[in-house]
Amino acid sequence: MKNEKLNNIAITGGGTGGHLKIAKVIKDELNKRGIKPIYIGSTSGADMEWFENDEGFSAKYFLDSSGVVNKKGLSKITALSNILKNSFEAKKILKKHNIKKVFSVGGYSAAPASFASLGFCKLYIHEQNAHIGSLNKILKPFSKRFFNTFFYNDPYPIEDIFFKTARIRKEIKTIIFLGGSQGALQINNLALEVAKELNKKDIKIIHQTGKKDYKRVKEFYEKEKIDANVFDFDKNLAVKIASSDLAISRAGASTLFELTANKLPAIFIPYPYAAGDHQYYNAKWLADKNAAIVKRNVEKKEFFKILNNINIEVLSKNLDKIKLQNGVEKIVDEMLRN
Ligand SMILES: CC(=O)N[C@H]1[C@@H](OP(=O)(O)OP(=O)(O)OC[C@H]2O[C@@H](n3ccc(=O)[nH]c3=O)[C@H](O)[C@@H]2O)O[C@H](CO)[C@@H](O)[C@@H]1O
Repeated sequence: MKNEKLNNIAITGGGTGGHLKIAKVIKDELNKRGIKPIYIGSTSGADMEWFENDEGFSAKYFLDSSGVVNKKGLSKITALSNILKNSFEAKKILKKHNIKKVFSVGGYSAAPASFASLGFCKLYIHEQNAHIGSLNKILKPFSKRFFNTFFYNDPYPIEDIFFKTARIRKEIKTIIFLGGSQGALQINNLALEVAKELNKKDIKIIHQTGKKDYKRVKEFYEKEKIDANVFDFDKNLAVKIASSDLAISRAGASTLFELTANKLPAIFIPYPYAAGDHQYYNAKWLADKNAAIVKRNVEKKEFFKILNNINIEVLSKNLDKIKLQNGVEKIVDEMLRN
């Protein structure tokens, strides 16, 4: 790496795949430019799983931060004092590495380093969703730049592979079921309800189950002798997305923009308990452009009704009209410039 010494950027935040994916693509882009940022995340959630062994960061710190939003009374006070303690810790880390810029991808694991950046260095925030999270709401006025695609038409950081393998879909030969980084019981159940009939129609099934439900789903397909490509989580999901013609998916922002970049039409079934119902509003943004279908709940009968009437070519072409290219480069350019 050319500028190994240029380590004065910290990326912070995580918890779930949606946040971590942003941290990953921003880090990859910085690495391409010879910059090795540091990472400050949490011991909870999936931060360690994603980054503990990632050599693209010059140093990695996992603090014992936890969420505050759904807590009440004493546990809220404990959580707040924990943020305070971790913010002091994060401040020491920022000082040690002479950090000039903190890039936050949100989530509770971003809180300590984001607070520590205030009055110390510049803070950049990427809010993924069509509803501003509580931490981001507090920090937005203090940030140098607040990126959001839904409200400000900012670029969304998406890996190149989704663009490179994009194609207009015309015929449904393969359906992919996607539950977001953790899997979704509702989507798993729908897949199992419709699998036999899809099989009869010669439609191939790709199914991401999430860790918790993998065994049950896998056993179902085996018992029913349905040849489905079942997995809990796959780091090379892009290949599977590219080979599909329709997605049945949760509406987490990273998944939604990856499908858009790939021009893969989707029926979105948003996670109903997401803060501010943001998954619904994420999906509605596409549905309003006639580029996706969004449903609160879908049962077998309605599923096949949609399948019989859906025009995936129109949806795919409308996805093609949404210009998302070079989002990562644009965000990193802006962060490095200002
Ligand atoms: C339940 C919940 O609160 N979910 C939130 C979480 O979703 P979640 O963590 O599910 O995030 P997204 O759907 O945005 O992204 C999931 C990411 O994981 C990747 N992936 C997924 C499965 C797999 O097998 N392999 C793989 O690599 C996808 O390509 C994608 O990049 O963060 C998102 C971004 O803030 C929010 O919009 C979601 O509302």
